[in-house]
Amino acid sequence: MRGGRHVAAVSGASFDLAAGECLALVGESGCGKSVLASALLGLLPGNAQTAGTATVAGTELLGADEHTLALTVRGRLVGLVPQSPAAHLTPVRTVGAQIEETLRELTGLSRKAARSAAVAAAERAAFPADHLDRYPHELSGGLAQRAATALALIGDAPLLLADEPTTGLDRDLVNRTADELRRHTDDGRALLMITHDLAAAERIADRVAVMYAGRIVELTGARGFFGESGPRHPYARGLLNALPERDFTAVPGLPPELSDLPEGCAFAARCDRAGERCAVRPAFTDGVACHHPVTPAAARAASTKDVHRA
Ligand SMILES: Nc1ncnc2c1ncn2[C@@H]1O[C@H](COP(=O)(O)OP(=O)(O)OP(=O)(O)O)[C@@H](O)[C@H]1O
Ligand code: NI
Repeated sequence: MRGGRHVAAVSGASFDLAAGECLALVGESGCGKSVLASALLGLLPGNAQTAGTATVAGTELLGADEHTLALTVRGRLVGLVPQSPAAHLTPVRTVGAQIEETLRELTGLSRKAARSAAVAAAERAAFPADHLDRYPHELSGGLAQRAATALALIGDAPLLLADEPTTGLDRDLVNRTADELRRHTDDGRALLMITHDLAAAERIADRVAVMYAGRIVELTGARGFFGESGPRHPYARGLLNALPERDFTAVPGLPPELSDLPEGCAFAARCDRAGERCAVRPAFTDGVACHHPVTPAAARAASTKDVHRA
């Protein structure tokens, strides 16, 4: 940034995704989820610096040249449902034309075959066939979302990144879209779903990664995360408790500035379990980055207490 300032948008993210698996990436606005997705597709701004490694099916993505990214990565190895679909669709071409072009490019269909295949491709994302001749600005937010999802599903990429794929959709469409994305993992493809919608994550995810201030602070099985014992990181527990159907109490305070991160645990200032040790940044071990994670037994006890209180 100007003045030599650095924004540590993503500073510690290590995970793997198995064939056929769905991982949900959750965390507060601004914690680095979309930057992580952009990094995997080589879509970061020119002044961004990346380090580390990220491979999909043997291809290194970080630092791959533009030629590789364009011809083998984007849409083919890694698909993307972008966070702001209206901004990613080409404004001067109809949705149908964009779907047909994508079909021709990624599946090699002829122009004529692509025309009829476009209806089926749209249908996969519940995009109405009679809207295919519309331009992006003629679509509602939810329709643009569905158009972007239809485009992202076409390549059947081994890894699909879906960045907030259910924003602006009503609950039944959320479920339908989430289920269609989940079907992408049939035949051994993987899905990384970035979402604020924990109900959608619970519906389709096998594992959940929780991000805070640019770091993954917990990575755990979805059943445990949403189940009786719940997550172990205090922030992850706070995220869940903020849900209306749970405590409906937000985590107090705000996340730190990513250009001015504290040396120790970035969550300490907001954490009711914080102590002296938290002045040192906790390493990510055993699925959690915290000096005093909630133990499963204590978590279960707390959850029965909550039931009694309710
Ligand atoms: N081009 C950029 N230049 C400077 N800072 C950026 C840039 N893009 C993102 N950031 C910063 O990186 C951080 C992470 O942004 P990111 O978009 O990944 O958040 P997010 O977790 O996806 O949030 P949301 O849930 O709101 O989409 C933010 O603090 C943001 O301000
Ligand atoms: Ni985002």
